[in-house]
Amino acid sequence: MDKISIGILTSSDRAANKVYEDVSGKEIINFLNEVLNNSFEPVYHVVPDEKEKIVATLKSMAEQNCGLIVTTGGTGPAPRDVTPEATAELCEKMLPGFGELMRQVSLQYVPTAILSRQTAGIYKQSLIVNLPGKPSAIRQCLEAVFPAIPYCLDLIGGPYLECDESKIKVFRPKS
Ligand SMILES: Nc1ncnc2c1ncn2[C@@H]1O[C@H](COP(=O)(O)OP(=O)(O)OP(=O)(O)O)[C@@H](O)[C@H]1O
Ligand SMILES: Nc1nc2c(c(=O)[nH]1)N[C@H]1C(S)=C(S)[C@@H](COP(=O)(O)O)O[C@H]1N2
Repeated sequence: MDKISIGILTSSDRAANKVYEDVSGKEIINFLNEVLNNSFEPVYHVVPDEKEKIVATLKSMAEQNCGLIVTTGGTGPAPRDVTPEATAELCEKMLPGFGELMRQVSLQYVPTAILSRQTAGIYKQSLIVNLPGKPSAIRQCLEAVFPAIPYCLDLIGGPYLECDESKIKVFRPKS
């Protein structure tokens, strides 16, 4: 199986300024390592909460053939939270179902889940999925939406993802 590239983008002023270590971005990589059967190359960046920087980094990840790009942080209501805006600015199509499901699942853990404006969208042949910044949110959100991600990538001409069946039950309606 060919090695694929996956983008991991942390949008956080404090992680970018090294006020704290970026645990959430690393947690995304750990999750992907656990569930994917494909071997993959993480294209990993930490940027401050600035829309232009986020858009430019997402675009560059897509140009490096990252069929899947997962972001963390900057989805809330605070003035500098702009990751969903950056995602929407770049994407040609939005997939609001991702945000709807992740918020629904997250509500089982925290009532403040409704404060996240996390979404997902398609830019060329890349699927971009936003997660909240909290390290504990990463697994909770990715476990919920991951079963639908491989088929989404099939539909946009992205890489063929295969998962460890004991961890993620991938659903491909046409197979
Ligand atoms: N990338 C991260 N790595 C580790 N901890 C994080 C990260 N992002 C958020 N956190 C934790 O979650 C808490 C809430 O995150 P908050 O919503 O304030 O972050 P943010 O808006 O995504 O990032 P920032 O405020 O630094 O720009 C933080 O106080 C921190 O403890
Ligand atoms: N699963 C999960 N979702 C969550 C949270 C969480 O702790 N776990 N935190 C919420 C809170 S408190 C906020 S403010 C929003 C936005 O977080 P962000 O700005 O770090 O992306 O995500 C929400 N969604």
